Amino acid sequence: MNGIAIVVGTFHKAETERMLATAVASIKERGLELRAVVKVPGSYEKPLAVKRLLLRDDVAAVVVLGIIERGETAHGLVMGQSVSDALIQLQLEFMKPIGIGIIGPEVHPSQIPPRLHPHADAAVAAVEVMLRGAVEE
Ligand SMILES: Nc1c(NC[C@H](O)[C@H](O)[C@H](O)CO)[nH]c(=O)[nH]c1=O
Ligand SMILES: CC(=O)[C@@H](O)COP(=O)(O)O
Repeated sequence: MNGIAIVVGTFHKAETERMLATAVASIKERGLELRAVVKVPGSYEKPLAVKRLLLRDDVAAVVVLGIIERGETAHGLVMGQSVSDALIQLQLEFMKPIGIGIIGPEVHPSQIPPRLHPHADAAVAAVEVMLRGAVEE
């Protein structure tokens, strides 16, 4: 089974749409099947959206995309840590891979453009490897 779902934040919409385009293309190039694209307001909404998808029998893995900017407070750091922790726990709970393509936290605007394509593609590449079982070579 190789059905992939994508969860993408619409915070930084223009940039995350570019990440989404990269991930969709990468899924197709790898011969995986795109089952769903779910758009959420921001990173704090991603764990619940991911869990809903992991409950589906036709979804083998989820790719999560987004950006956590550098603010004036530690808000972004808390968000990055808590969302990452929740996503890791969901992988272990469901035994299904989650490719985490979240840029940041603490990312400066100038650091975003060069990371859009690599982070989105790496998240898809990771779930492809993990779906194969990450076997030793
Ligand atoms: N500031 C960022 C957010 N903020 C939005 C929150 O994730 C959330 O939608 C809000 O608190 C309502 O629950 N989201 C990001 O993904 N990136 C940010 O930099
Ligand atoms: C994620 C952030 O850092 C940002 O949106 C919040 O900004 P601030 O820390 O200035 O409240």
